Amino acid sequence: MIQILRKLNIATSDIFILFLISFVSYIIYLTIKYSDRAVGTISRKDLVGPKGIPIFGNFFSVIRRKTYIQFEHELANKYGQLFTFTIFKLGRVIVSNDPRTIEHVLKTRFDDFGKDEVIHEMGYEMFGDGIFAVNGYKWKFQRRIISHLFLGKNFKNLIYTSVIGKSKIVINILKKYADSGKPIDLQDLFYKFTMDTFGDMSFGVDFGCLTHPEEKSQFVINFDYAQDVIFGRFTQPFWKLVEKYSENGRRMRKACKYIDDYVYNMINNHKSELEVEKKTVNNLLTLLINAVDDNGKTFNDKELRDVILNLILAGRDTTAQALSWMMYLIMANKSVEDLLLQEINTLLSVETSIPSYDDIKLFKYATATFYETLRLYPIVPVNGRACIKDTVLPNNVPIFAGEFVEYNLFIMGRDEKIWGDDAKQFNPQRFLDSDDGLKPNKFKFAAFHAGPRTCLGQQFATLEVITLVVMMLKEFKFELVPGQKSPPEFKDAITLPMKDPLMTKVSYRTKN
Ligand code: HEM
Repeated sequence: MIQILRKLNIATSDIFILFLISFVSYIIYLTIKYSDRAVGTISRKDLVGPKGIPIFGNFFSVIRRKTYIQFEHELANKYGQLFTFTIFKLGRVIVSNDPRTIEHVLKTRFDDFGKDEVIHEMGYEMFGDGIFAVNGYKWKFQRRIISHLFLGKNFKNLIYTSVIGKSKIVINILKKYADSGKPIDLQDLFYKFTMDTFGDMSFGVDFGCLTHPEEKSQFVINFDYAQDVIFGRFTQPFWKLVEKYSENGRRMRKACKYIDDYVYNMINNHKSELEVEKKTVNNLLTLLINAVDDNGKTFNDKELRDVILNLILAGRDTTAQALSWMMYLIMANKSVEDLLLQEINTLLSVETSIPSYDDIKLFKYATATFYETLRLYPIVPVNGRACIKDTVLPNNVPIFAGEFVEYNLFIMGRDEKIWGDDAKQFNPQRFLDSDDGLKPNKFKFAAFHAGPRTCLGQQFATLEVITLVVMMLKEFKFELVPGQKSPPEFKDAITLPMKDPLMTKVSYRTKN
């Protein structure tokens, strides 16, 4: 282009001016065309929502937020169940906090929606093409194999054994705190518990989070760091450029390299052990290495790495946070604690403090308490899908390819239209009294997702939570240390961590 202009005898300064004029004209054109919304989005005068600024839409309101949940809560108070806004580079978000939308998007028109490519790219170095990020064949293959891991014999042998082993360590730690009278941060304890349980059942590795808390595992440090950086990318449209030169970017590359080396090493060691020692199946990695799909395909090393990291992402923080909110709610609701104790004392004898595998499903009130916790504190509070093919939602709202349909379970859990007049109250009994009981309608109670991509770890998480909470309550009393915010504040993140430690005083229920 420049050479053509030169041939036409146009001077460099003129070329520069020409470019500048074209650039400015283009920006003016974009400013007029996208006067109230993010560039690239289509106008939706049929929907309500906050007016955006030219080109950037509502990007600056999103980055100025305290938390994303609060940002959407304010919009829901103003506009109701359905509203829209646009974000520079991410596009148009249509929020529809309606169980019918969830059913439409996650089940009825499953093929018309998918995981967002922009989000896939943001998490790629860490989570690659793992189950959380991909659609189509890649997703189906992983889902088929991973679902076998959580079934029948595997489930009982692998998961129950690890959960009991690590729960016993937690009980011993709590004894020390009960003896010393020092308060403990339960949230921190639960992160350590779920990480160690996962390491044990998945790779036969002891991350030592519970046993050596003073030497934090480098794997855990790097994993947490990378997760934080990826979350930051949602509000940094130029993250690729920024990270290329920033200290954060350098640290991120180091963290990803550490994680890659660690996981590939583990895979290689495991494979050689399997060959040399002809080891039998003893953990999730063995199952993954040996897994074959219907066409005889197995996972290659890169796929194994991606699956492992996605499973850690899926299984660690989610369950630790659910445990934290559940224990907070039990401490704040004495009547619920009493009913839990009644159930524990009915199902476990005085001498038994560990529920057997078969006992766990008998803990109906405890399971209802877990679900009620997730209704008010859904661990994946905001979720949605990118529309691939134009469709119309059940509330007659058209959705166009490229738009992102979102739902906010935190807001929905408090919505009286969905949960009745007592929506804001913590009342586990609601699950037992309703016709669906402990199999609630998945589109109304979508904490574990719904449709073909429903959470594969629901039984695992339920087992982990019920086992530990039952063991803890059987032996100890828990009390919130005064002076903390109640309810606790949550951090702005993809999941729902508490912002501050959950400081708790532990004492023996019965003195020996
Ligand atoms: C309280 C605990 C948990 C909650 C609230 C939860 C919630 C969810 C949600 C909302 C999704 C859908 C994410 C999306 O694709 O948009 C999901 C997917 C998934 N979860 Fe869980 N989860 C929990 C624990 C676990 C555990 C312990 C595991 C096992 C390691 C697990 C494994 C998975 C997997 C593999 C998927 C992907 C399913 C697919 O895309 O087909 N989850 N979970």
